[in-house]
Amino acid sequence: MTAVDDRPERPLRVALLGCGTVGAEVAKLLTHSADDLEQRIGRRVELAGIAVRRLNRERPGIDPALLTTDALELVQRPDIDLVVEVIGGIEPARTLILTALERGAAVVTANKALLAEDGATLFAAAEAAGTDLYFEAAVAGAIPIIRPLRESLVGDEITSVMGIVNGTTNFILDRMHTEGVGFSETLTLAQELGYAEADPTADVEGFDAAAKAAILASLAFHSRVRAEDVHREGITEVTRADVATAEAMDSVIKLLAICTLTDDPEPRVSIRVHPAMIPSSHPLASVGGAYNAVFVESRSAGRLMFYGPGAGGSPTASAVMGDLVTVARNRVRGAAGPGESSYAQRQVAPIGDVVTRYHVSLSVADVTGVLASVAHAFAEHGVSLQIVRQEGVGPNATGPTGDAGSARLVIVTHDARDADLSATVETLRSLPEVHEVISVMRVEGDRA
Ligand SMILES: NC(=O)c1ccc[n+]([C@@H]2O[C@H](COP(=O)([O-])OP(=O)(O)OC[C@H]3O[C@@H](n4cnc5c(N)ncnc54)[C@H](O)[C@@H]3O)[C@@H](O)[C@H]2O)c1
Ligand SMILES: N[C@@H](CCO)C(=O)O
Ligand code: NA
Repeated sequence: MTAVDDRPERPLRVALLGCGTVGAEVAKLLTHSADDLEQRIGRRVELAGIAVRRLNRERPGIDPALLTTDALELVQRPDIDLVVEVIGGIEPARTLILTALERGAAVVTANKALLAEDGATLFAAAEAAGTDLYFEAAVAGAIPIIRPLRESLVGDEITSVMGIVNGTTNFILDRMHTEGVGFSETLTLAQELGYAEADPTADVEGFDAAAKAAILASLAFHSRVRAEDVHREGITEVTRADVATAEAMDSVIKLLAICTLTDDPEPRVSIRVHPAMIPSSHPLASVGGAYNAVFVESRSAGRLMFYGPGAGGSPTASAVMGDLVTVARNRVRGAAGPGESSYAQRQVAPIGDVVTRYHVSLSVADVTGVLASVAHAFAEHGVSLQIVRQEGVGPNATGPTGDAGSARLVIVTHDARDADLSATVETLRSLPEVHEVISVMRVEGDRA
């Protein structure tokens, strides 16, 4: 065990857990910027150890003497003041962070999956030890969004937070629109560029965005929201045909995270992640590549927009370093930053209560009266129609029933409850004239 050096001016010692895409950048910045960091913090910060899974990997610019495969032993070292966790996942990250917090070290993490699953335990441990838990990198990469919600806007009343919070899926959808390329080759490229999670299912199935949405909603609404509270749909079922349909409507498809308060006397948190069509003229439509953008709406400030690189080693390391400097400054002053604020304890509303517009695309029999049957199905559930368009009558396109040519009907609804739209879709599926419900997609953003 290392002897404790408790001279008042000794450097603050940092343990880095994980040396992958983000960790390697953090190690580089800590080493290269040591002199500037010392000026900004008022104390030298020293990288004292790096926990890795394998010792024998090539790590240019990193002193091999710092490496260890025993992360637990590293966080237990009494000379470690600050811990940066960039391993990801639930375990061993949770145990390592808790161990560090319990012995009073400050922790900086980029781990949204863990925060959205068990943030309450981590915040309680930080609070009990009177130390810091910072996590700017966990949501929207380099974009400052945690600190604005946690500090700058904490005197205001936030009513909604919505935006693009996953770089990988935005990169994929953007390339599907602009270059017409397929899903899997673009995902491979996103992995090579360091945007994707270790298991990219987390990105493409919307788990990553759901975890971020839970963190944003918790901060915005002073309530404990977990990933499992988020209605989640990913982008794996978005097809080239959906992209083409969106373009025909002068729209694009984006994976959105939407956190709002309901209008009830006791407002509830409504929180969802799903692909949606938004008009090309909407500011979110021009968010390209792995960029993210988050809109925050609050009573006094009005509308704010946060935009920037949402993924990748270097941008994410920028957010980690910002937190590291902050917790180091706090430590020098003998202070700690804000903890969890969940006093409002708002309930989470079910997805069925969400009100928005829908784009529904159907393959129907090309026969007289089909339009009336379809319109009746919508009316029966109280869903009113804004646009109905018939596309591509195919005399040779025989539907699954085999008895008629198919036509494609494209419908856009007015505002409707999600539960009513789902019931409508069930009815549509049962109609003999409807060969197939090709796609159902929410339409967002035309009120921005
Ligand atoms: N890459 C990004 O763009 C990005 C952006 C924001 C947040 N994050 C988050 O940052 C964290 C790290 O992401 P990443 O992209 O650097 O992942 P990564 O897979 O590139 O790096 C993680 C590293 O941790 C190592 N590791 C795993 N288990 C370990 C253990 N027990 N002890 C020591 N090392 C261990 C792995 O070998 C790997 O090198 C994740 O929580 C991720 O969600 C990533
Ligand atoms: N995999 C994540 C990393 C940033 O959190 C993304 O693509 O947005
Ligand atoms: Na951020």
